[in-house]
Amino acid sequence: MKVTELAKAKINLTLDILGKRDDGYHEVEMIMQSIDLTDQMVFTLTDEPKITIECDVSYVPTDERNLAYKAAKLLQQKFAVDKGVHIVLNKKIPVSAGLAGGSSNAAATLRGLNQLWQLNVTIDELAELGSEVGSDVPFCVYGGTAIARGRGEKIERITKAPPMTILLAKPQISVSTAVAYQNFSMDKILKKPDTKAVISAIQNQDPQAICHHLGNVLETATFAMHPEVEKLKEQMKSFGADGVLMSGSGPTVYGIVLKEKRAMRIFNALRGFCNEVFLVRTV
Ligand SMILES: C[C@](O)(CO)[C@H](O)COP(=O)(O)OP(=O)(O)OC[C@H]1O[C@@H](n2ccc(N)nc2=O)[C@H](O)[C@@H]1O
Ligand SMILES: Nc1ncnc2c1ncn2[C@@H]1O[C@H](COP(=O)(O)OP(=O)(O)OP(=O)(O)O)[C@@H](O)[C@H]1O
Repeated sequence: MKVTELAKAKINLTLDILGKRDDGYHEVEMIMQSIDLTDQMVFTLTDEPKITIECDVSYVPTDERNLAYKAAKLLQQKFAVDKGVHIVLNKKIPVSAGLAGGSSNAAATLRGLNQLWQLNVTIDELAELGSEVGSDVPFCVYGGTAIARGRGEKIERITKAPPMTILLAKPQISVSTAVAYQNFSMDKILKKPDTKAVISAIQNQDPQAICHHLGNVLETATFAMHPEVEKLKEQMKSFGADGVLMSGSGPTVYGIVLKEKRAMRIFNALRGFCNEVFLVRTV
């Protein structure tokens, strides 16, 4: 028996940090949005209770360090499952990019194994379990448009954002999420995102207003470590993207482009100096 799931990447329309918590994490408020950049995952049932992963990208770990493995192990233990799974992971989402690639693989594993192992767990329960794997996993279980609070695991689903064309550019560097949060400092915030204004813009299905109010307080921390990310943001703006922001802890920078025709031109301009460029849409 086989089950196939698509794991969608996310971008942060806003990322605000409200304070540091006693558990070492940061209290956040973020508007998250799924995009149609997806990894494909095929889950095959095995009689042996082993979890095995094969992946077409050599530098993604296929052992217990893989977030999909962690999610599978968690379900197997929690529900005393005596079967196993072989997971084939076809990666399209760039790794360590700020696009929640690993988290969305973990979320797709929870959804896929719920079917494969016939667990009948609700989507809310899957999201709650996902928070044990990582802060971005609960959002990825649901997908769509949502506000994430707490350390990112408390999800409030909201009206879907209007369809938007988005360019993603990932420089050839990786950013550790933990290091970006460590380097964040409240008094270095340049511009707080206006979360409420973005929520209203989503409710009003107004892409222009969404572009106007985007904001991510982790930009300062990542830009200080990697000035090329800030430069990329400036370039994307100068090429004519309507709203430009770093996603998550970076280094991917995205640009919302309101006129479809202009998107292709900016895509080609970015390809001139950045080899990981994607043209995607909100889902
Ligand atoms: C940057 C974002 O991707 C934005 O969506 C998320 O906040 C990060 O989510 P994630 O990658 O699932 O993060 P986790 O795997 O839970 O945490 C990685 C590390 O980031 C830091 N971390 C993460 C989330 C949070 N609210 N505060 C933190 O300080 C912690 O040092 C943690 O050890
Ligand atoms: N299934 C997976 N896919 C990609 N990377 C994974 C996976 N499982 C574990 N990893 C490891 O996780 C680390 C972060 O990769 P990932 O692509 O999830 O980062 P990210 O997009 O920045 O995540 P986030 O936006 O949630 O912070 C990498 O070091 C990678 O080796």
